[in-house]
Amino acid sequence: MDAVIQHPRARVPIPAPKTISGAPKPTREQAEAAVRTLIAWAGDDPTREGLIDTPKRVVKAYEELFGGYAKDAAKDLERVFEDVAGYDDMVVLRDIPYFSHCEHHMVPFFGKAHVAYYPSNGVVGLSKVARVVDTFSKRLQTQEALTSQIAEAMDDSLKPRGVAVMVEGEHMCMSMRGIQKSGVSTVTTQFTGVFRDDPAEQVRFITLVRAGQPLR
Ligand SMILES: Nc1nc2c(ncn2[C@@H]2O[C@H](COP(=O)(O)OP(=O)(O)OP(=O)(O)O)[C@@H](O)[C@H]2O)c(=O)[nH]1
Ligand SMILES: [Zn+2]
Repeated sequence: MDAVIQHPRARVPIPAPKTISGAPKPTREQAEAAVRTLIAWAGDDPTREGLIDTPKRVVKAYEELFGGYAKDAAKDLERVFEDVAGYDDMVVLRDIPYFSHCEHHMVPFFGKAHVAYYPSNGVVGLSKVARVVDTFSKRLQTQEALTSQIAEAMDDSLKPRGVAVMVEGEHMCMSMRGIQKSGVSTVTTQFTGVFRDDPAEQVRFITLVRAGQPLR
């Protein structure tokens, strides 16, 4: 039987939080203890004054940085505006900033996402596309998975004629450590529908994404 937390004012028991695998989520105290262990592993003293509140802060920061696990992209895309005066051409949101963490080293990678779709049953609120980018980027990720998850969520919810996603990112695991090459930009793309079928649509998308930007 699943563990439940009975909030004193709740009418129904609140199910205990779970991780993505279905395993029980560690308690806040366990998470803070893990941070103390990592501080000691780094070589410092987790009991010294400057670090005493750090585990609390880190755990709180994790709630924000990894807030995407508590979100559902399908919910972000639920509301569709059908009355768009016959608009059926490409909608492009370019330069959506994102911050994510690589699943290999748990250090940041960040950059811009560009998302386009061809509406078929109406359009979605523009901010919702940026919310979808946030939902998936605030998880442990690879840039490839981030790119395809954004495309899949748009495709599943909106059933558009096609989706194009381009993600550009710099990975701190390559800049700060390891190979130590900073300024490397990784570009990933995922196309569905008309974008996948017609290379001219891919060119149009890339042209619109690059419009107004200096050639590099
Ligand atoms: N494909 C892909 N690779 C990534 C991403 N983020 C980090 N990596 C890479 O994941 C790889 C992990 O390689 P490993 O050999 O297992 O780990 P490592 O010894 O820390 O590797 P180095 O970074 O080369 O020191 C590295 O090459 C990283 O550059 C990503 O989003 N996509
Ligand atoms: Zn990494």
